[in-house]
Amino acid sequence: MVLNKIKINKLIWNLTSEEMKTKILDRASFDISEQIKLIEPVCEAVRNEGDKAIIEFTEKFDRVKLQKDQIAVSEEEFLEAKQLLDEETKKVIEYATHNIRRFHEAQKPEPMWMMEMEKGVMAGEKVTPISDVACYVPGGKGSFPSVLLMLGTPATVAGVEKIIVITPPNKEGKVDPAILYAADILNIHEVYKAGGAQSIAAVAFGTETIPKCSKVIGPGSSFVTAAKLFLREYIDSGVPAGPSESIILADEHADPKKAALDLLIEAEHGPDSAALLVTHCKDIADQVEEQVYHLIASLESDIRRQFVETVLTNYGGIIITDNLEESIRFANEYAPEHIELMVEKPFEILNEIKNAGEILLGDYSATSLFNFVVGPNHTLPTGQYAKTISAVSIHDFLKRSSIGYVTKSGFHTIKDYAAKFADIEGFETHAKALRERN
Ligand SMILES: NC(=O)c1ccc[n+]([C@@H]2O[C@H](COP(=O)([O-])OP(=O)(O)OC[C@H]3O[C@@H](n4cnc5c(N)ncnc54)[C@H](O)[C@@H]3O)[C@@H](O)[C@H]2O)c1
Ligand SMILES: N[C@H](CO)Cc1c[nH]c[nH+]1
Ligand SMILES: [Zn+2]
Repeated sequence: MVLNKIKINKLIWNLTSEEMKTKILDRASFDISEQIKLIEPVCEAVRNEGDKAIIEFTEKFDRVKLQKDQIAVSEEEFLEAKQLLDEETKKVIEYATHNIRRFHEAQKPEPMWMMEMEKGVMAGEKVTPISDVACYVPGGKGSFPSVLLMLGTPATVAGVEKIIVITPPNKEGKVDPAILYAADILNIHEVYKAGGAQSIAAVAFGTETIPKCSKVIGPGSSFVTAAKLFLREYIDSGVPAGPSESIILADEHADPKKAALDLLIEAEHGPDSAALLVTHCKDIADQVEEQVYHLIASLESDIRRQFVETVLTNYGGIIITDNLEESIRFANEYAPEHIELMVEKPFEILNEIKNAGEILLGDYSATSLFNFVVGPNHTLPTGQYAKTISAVSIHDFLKRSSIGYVTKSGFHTIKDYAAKFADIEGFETHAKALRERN
């Protein structure tokens, strides 16, 4: 085994320059104005030319020429996918779906509730699914059937009537059979071969083949993120889920090999990801660093090795703090997508972690388990959005309407309060509608 020549970032946080601190904290949530410039003409062309533009940009960016009647996945392609897939793959997809469904079913709210505010004055909420949603399944740097399970399952459990999938085709002009198998078991049969900005524009405006949708949800590259931002007036774009990122927060009890392994998980997604070991224990930092070099050298895939090396020398690496409290402060300021607590008593610090898409406790709760099969949703907010936004859930596919019912006697109990409020705000007719009603 030949050890690599790279030197991963290793920063004593209190001695780190402000410029470097900003780079680490901002990671790839950098200014995407360059990508906006690139995708603007793509979106405009899709708006004006529909399928013709989808075909043109799929050829340009995905290097495959589709005919118009190949944009939608056919029933034959679904059947072919089922035949191509081996039994073990099918079983794993089914196992994951089962757990993901159970988890999201547990999130189901009451369909309606009401309370009595005064005698004869009722107020409550009614929950209704969004009528139609497009799930974006990325496809540039890998295939993501798991993403479809994480989007399609909560959409199905929520009761969304029309669920479609958009995903870039592979070099053969096909959709990965595993994605089609996942779609099939979710009973989703509208899958379109379109990715990147062109697919977001397609569901924002509609084309001859791809239907216009009310919402698009799913993770993606900077082109996808830029298109969602650019088209925000036309389509709701859900949880901002960009390049994957994680923090492994360790104390002196962490196992360096496990910490190093888990540090590499999200680092292998792409060069714009971020993966950080955060520890106050210098000894652990040194041991994990050593392990990381060995693990990198042992990676079989050149492209994944390049991604990991780029990540750990760019937005990722090792952060050394003064103590556990500072590590926790750092994590909360960073607001990672995933955080693993590799400390002696993880449950004791759980409540101190305020900002994270997903919090995993102890040495065995590897992020990969939760990426695929445990049940919680892996499509999570990145780039500090975990400060205010949660993981994709069934709530992303539901909306609430307030409801109210007031009887005649209930009306007379509270009308004077409301009429006075209307006077305070100077709304004459608001007041009249109350005072002139008997
Ligand atoms: N946050 C999460 O929950 C989560 C989950 C899974 C994946 N991810 C992230 O999603 C991202 C997936 O990215 P990806 O690249 O694999 O797939 P992608 O499908 O998002 O992007 C690839 C598409 O971008 C378009 N494209 C490529 N080059 C282009 C160019 N020069 N100009 C315009 N468009 C271009 C192409 O159409 C291509 O199909 C990764 O960063 C991964 O880390 C995040
Ligand atoms: N790590 C991603 C979420 O951040 C999920 C994923 C899917 N496949 C591999 N990883
Ligand atoms: Zn992952």
